[in-house]
Amino acid sequence: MVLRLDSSSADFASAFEQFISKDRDGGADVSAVVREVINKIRADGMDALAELTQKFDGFALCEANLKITDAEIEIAEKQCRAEDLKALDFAADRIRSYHLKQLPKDERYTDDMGVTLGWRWNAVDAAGLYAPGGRAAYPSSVLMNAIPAQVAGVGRLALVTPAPGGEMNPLVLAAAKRAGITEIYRIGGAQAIAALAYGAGPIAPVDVIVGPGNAYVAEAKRQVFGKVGIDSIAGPSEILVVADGQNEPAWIAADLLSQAEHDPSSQSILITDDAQFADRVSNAVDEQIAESERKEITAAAWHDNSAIIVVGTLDEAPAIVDRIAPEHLELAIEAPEELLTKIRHAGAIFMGRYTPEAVGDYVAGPDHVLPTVHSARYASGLSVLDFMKRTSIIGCDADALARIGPAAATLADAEGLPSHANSVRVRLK
Ligand SMILES: NC(=O)c1ccc[n+]([C@@H]2O[C@H](COP(=O)([O-])OP(=O)(O)OC[C@H]3O[C@@H](n4cnc5c(N)ncnc54)[C@H](O)[C@@H]3O)[C@@H](O)[C@H]2O)c1
Ligand SMILES: N[C@H](CO)Cc1c[nH]c[nH+]1
Ligand SMILES: [Zn+2]
Repeated sequence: MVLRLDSSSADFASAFEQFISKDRDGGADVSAVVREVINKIRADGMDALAELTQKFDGFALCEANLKITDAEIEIAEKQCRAEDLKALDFAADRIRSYHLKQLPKDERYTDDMGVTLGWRWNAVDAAGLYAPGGRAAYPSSVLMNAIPAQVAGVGRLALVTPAPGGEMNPLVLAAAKRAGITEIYRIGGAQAIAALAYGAGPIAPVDVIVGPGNAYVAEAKRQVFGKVGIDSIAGPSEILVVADGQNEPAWIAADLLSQAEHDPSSQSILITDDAQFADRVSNAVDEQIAESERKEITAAAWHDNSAIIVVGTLDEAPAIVDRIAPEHLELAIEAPEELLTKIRHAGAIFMGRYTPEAVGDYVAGPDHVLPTVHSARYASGLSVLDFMKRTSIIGCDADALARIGPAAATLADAEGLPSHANSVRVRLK
């Protein structure tokens, strides 16, 4: 049975808080496991990478097979179906067009004191890209990671993706080739994140690490932050669907399961104002789980981490949505624009009955690497800006310094920092 909450019940507020603050990792001490993995990589580099890859991905890794060769990429591309490659190209074009619009502009102006001011945007030198590969392979995530990096102008792109049993998914390699990535390593999990952050064997450290992954990958990014930049905590997938009773229950059930099927730690939530519709969706979900090829994963995510919330009217939805700040939000209602204006926190919002979240995963254009576990309250989806940083530019001539310098010297005196004051005053006439 999935958890059912009714906003009219007396204990709704506490039951809701308990639900949203529940740990979705099934009791595993993810943080401690990840800390140990990172320490191992820092201490033993390539040897630790080989040991952990044997343990978690089940094959013998060594320096000779760590990096994918050009020949492997050529062979992989030939193994892909033509229709898959065509869909990949279609997706890549749309993702590129969208991200090109995000490129920021430099600024330079002279203010009324004669000081030249502005800023300049630069790409980072090297980015590490994580494409998940444990329970499924994600060619789409290769595109979603690499295209904004390319648009930003990053010089070096290093892709890591796990290869269970040593086998690389051919479409992942085809996607990497299309995205212009030449450095690809068959490693995954926290050990891959640590190798990108600190270096290991032939892998040189990068400046930023981006990309989605399971709880171990997300926690590893959190722990290496500071040594490198990261995009956001993009962990196990989530969906929240706000739906009225006019929807087809089987459609909404499929939407809920589209994210549940990623990971047992995934989360799907339905908010509806129609209790009978909630029953119909619940039954449809059970039927679809029974037929799913990923039954174990979807059943665990649905029964352990998900919920149906029945509200009196959909006017109650925005406050609930904002508290959850879901990775994905579907507004499956007749007039979604109106509800949209009342909602502030979500990674991506899908408007109306004909915009299933899955189009955003592949071909809509916006990035599918999105913040999870309430972090959409302060973070955004991956964008070109995650690969760039802004440098301020300040220029004075003698006259401009004469106008703004005295106040700087005064403040330096007030802070008890005489060399600061002196470096200004020696230049004043
Ligand atoms: N938020 C987003 O933007 C977004 C986008 C796409 C995918 N995802 C998520 O990415 C994830 C993909 O997960 P996945 O597992 O298929 O692949 P993954 O590549 O994220 O994780 C596989 C790796 O996890 C490590 N691992 C597994 N069990 C472990 C354990 N007990 N201890 C230590 N390490 C362990 C292993 O090193 C393995 O290589 C899903 O949770 C999916 O929902 C999120
Ligand atoms: N829904 C995932 C983000 O949470 C992205 C994805 C890739 N492939 C399928 N789905
Ligand atoms: Zn998905």
